[in-house]
Amino acid sequence: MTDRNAKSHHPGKEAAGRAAAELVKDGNIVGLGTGSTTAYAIKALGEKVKKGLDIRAVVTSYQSEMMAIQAGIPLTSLAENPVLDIAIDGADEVDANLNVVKGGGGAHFREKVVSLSANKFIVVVDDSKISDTISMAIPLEVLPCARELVQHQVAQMGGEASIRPASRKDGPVISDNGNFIMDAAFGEVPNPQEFADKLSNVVGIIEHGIFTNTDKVYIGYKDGKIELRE
Ligand SMILES: O=C(CO)[C@H](O)[C@H](O)COP(=O)(O)O
Repeated sequence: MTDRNAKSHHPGKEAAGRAAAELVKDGNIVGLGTGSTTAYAIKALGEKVKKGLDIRAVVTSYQSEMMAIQAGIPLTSLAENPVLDIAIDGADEVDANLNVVKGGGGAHFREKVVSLSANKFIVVVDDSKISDTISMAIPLEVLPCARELVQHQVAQMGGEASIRPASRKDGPVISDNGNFIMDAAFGEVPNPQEFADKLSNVVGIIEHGIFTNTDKVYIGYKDGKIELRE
């Protein structure tokens, strides 16, 4: 898992974020994901808006809302614009078939809503996120009163779900939607689509972090080079 408090400049993340921003065209409605890599895309889009690019954005979290406002990107909502031209977002793990795991920042519920509302879903990562097979613990947004039931059902699936502890407060991480974030360790997940369907059937999970709808992935390397997978 990334050090989410790291503030230092990351050339790979910047290269990936900026490459994705280049895909955005005049007039587009854009979904803005959450996290440190997407932040570079938001910054790049803000620079383009200042030079005359006409876009509006739908955010996925308080973090991306604050960043978009600071960058001068006009905001809209899915209520006003239910179909987005493009969504750009980071990820915590990317497998060989472009299935991704998201939710390291606990924003995967709204991120999934936004990505599925977009005609194109573009993922931006640095090379540390690449693996052959998904194996990290899967982030879950869970209704607080269902936490024990979710733990029980995850155990029946062969996994172990734990409440994500907050780092600067006592108790659990609470999502922007007021729910608990849990992480469920299952080991390797060789068939992400099948597994995603099973997790969607667990009562009490509002949304899990497996995304199987990625169109392109920009991978940024420390030397600033990028690789495109699609
Ligand atoms: O899914 C996410 C938030 O819920 C993030 O996009 C993911 O955690 C990647 O973050 P970063 O770009 O900071 O590594």
